[in-house]
Amino acid sequence: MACAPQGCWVREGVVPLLQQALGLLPEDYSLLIFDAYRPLAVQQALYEEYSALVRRSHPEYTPEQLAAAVDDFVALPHPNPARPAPHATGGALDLTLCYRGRPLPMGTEFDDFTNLAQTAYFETNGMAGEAEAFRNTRRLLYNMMTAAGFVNYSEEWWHYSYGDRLWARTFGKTPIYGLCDEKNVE
Ligand SMILES: C[C@@H](N)C(=O)N[C@H](C)C(=O)O
Ligand SMILES: [Zn+2]
Repeated sequence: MACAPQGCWVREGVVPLLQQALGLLPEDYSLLIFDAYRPLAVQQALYEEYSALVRRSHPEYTPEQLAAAVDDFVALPHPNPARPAPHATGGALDLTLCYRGRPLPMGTEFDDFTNLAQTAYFETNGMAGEAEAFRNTRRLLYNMMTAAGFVNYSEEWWHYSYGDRLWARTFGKTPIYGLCDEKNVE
């Protein structure tokens, strides 16, 4: 995407937590980060792109139904700076687990916007063969990320955050991070 920053950027406070999470991984495992800080223009472009897709497959949706369906998988680039989209805070990350440098199968691709992407999907759907492996790999990612202090967005196995509104709601705290000032991204 043209307006996306090069590389993955996070808040300084997220780095030690990521290091802690890495330290919890068994030997030969590592993390692959797909996406982190997103400027509002990038969040807006993603939101519009996914809205158009949902509108094409569900032309019958009312504006409210459309917004609810889109919001499950792509956060609204909220105009109110007190309600920033998670990635616009610099506290959210989309990531997966690798074994010997190769991404492990997780049961869906990154950004597969279906119910199979729910973190707990394979806890109750299919307990044999591949499904069990997906469940275990998602559990490993979940356990090491939450042990390090991140929270997971339950609709997406790959999305974790620290210091944003979901994190604050989960722990009954005030958010640490608001909207990132794009001038400070370096
Ligand atoms: C677009 C997807 N990777 C993602 O990050 N979704 C969450 C809900 C978001 O946009 O914050
Ligand atoms: Zn995300």
